[in-house]
Formats: sequence, structure tokens, C-alpha cells
Amino acid sequence: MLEVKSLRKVYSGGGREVEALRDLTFTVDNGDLVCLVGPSGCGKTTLLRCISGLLTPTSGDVRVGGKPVTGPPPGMAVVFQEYGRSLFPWMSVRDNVELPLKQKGVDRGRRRELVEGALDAVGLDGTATAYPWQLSGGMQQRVAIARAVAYEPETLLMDEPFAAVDAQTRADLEDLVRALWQRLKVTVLFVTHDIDEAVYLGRRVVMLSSSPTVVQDELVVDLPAERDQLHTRADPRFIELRTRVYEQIQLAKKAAQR
Ligand SMILES: Nc1ncnc2c1ncn2[C@@H]1O[C@H](COP(=O)(O)OP(=O)(O)OP(=O)(O)O)[C@@H](O)[C@H]1O
Repeated sequence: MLEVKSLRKVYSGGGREVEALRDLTFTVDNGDLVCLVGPSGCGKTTLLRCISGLLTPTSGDVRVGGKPVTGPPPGMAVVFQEYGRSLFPWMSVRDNVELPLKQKGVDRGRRRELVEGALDAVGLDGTATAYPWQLSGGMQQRVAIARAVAYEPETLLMDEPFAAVDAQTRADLEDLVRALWQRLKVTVLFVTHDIDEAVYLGRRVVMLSSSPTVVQDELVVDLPAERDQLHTRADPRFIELRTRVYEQIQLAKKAAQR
């Protein structure tokens, strides 16, 4: 389980203090898919950096499997928004996906199996020898997802991973994430500012307020597990849920303007 408890982060420097996160508490059960949604600048990236051990919180704590996070937790993989910056352009697709496995000490035969399995799972078999710059943006993001999947993570953090791709590719990648989640039984925390995406993907949605951030509300997405872009998004229950999330985000923005 992933537990975030009374998390607070204040940035200080240059004689200035910014309270990015005020008091965040929520949990993500093993095998769950939780979407975090909040207005721009509400501290989503700060939160993910605290969860992945890249940033030390001012107070409060993050636990993964009961253990406090003090550095990058083993068994956690992160997919960032900017695939262009997260892939090494001088390495082939295969080498990019394989790199964390080498660092993990996985033997050569198993590495090959994992890389092929992951590229196949994201629909990229046959591209192993290509370089990232020879691929479209959507394909590059698939490589980043394959790299995370090959690592066999228990927890997958995704930081607005589809913000930079076109709408059609985005829809395909959303379906890919749901399919991988169902198949791999991995715990997913998916950060997005897109309300429809949060409701479409999530089994739960946690809504954040504007910065200094607290949890504004959360809901269980009681839509059928089998989702598809056409029917799920037209389902009256989907519309009800997205309206509720939208209202909460508007409230959060208004509260911040007061
Ligand atoms: N290194 C830093 N030093 C000072 N302030 C920072 C730093 N990083 C972030 N902040 C501030 O913390 C707040 C939250 O920023 P953060 O990037 O976590 O938000 P976000 O929700 O990811 O934003 P966006 O949706 O626009 O990507 C903002 O007010 C930002 O200016």
C-alpha cells in the first residue's frame, strides 16, 4: 500500500517561502488505480517527487509497503510527461528499456525477455533497434511506458504522461494503461489535470485543492471495469462523475482566488 500522511512541503530559498503542499493524506491500496487531479500549479509534481523519494517533505511522511520513503523506493517506476527528455537519444529503443534492468542487476537472458515482453505489451514489437528520434511522440511515450513495465514495478507513478501527445494517441495510450494495469496487477498513481481522463482511467479519483494543497474530495469511479472511449464517455454515470469532479475543481479555484 502507498500511504501519504499529513504531507507538507514548503520551498524556501532566496528569502522567499512557498508552501506548495499544506496537508495531504490519502492511501492507494495494492493493485488500485488512483488518479490525482487538481488545478495547474497545485503541487502535483511536488507530491510525486516526494512519493518517489526525489524530494524531502518538510513534514509528514510517505510509506510504501509500510516502509518510510527516504530515497527512490525499490519496486517503483515513474513515467514523466516529457518523454523527449526521459529517453536517451543516442540509445536504441532496446537499450533505453534495458538500462534500468542493468542497474537492477538482472541477468542478460532475463533482460532480453523482459524488454521484448514490454515492447510487445505496448504494441512496439519490431522497433527495438530504432532510435527514439525516429519515432513519433506517441511511440516515444510507449517506449517510456515499456521501460517502466519491463522493470516489473509494484508501483507505477505517472506524471501527466499524455499531456504532450495528440488527442487520438492520448486515447490509445489511456486504453493501454488500463489494459496494462489489469494485466500486471500493478498499483498505479496517475496524475493529470484532465478531469475526463481521471474519471475514464481511475478506479478512484482524488481531487486536490489549489496550492497550498489539501485533498479537496475523493470518489470511487463506479463505472464497469471494461471501458471504451466511445461508450464509457457517453455513459450518464460518467457524465455525473465528471461533473462532480469539475465542480470540486472549480470550488478549489474559487477558494484560491479569495
Ligand atoms: N523548486 C521550487 N522552488 C520554489 N517553488 C517551487 C519549486 N517547485 C515548485 N514550486 C512552487 O510550488 C507550487 C507547486 O508546484 P508544482 O510544480 O508541484 O505544481 P503542479 O501542480 O505540478 O503544476 P502544473 O500543473 O502547472 O504542472 C507552485 O506554486 C510552484 O511555483
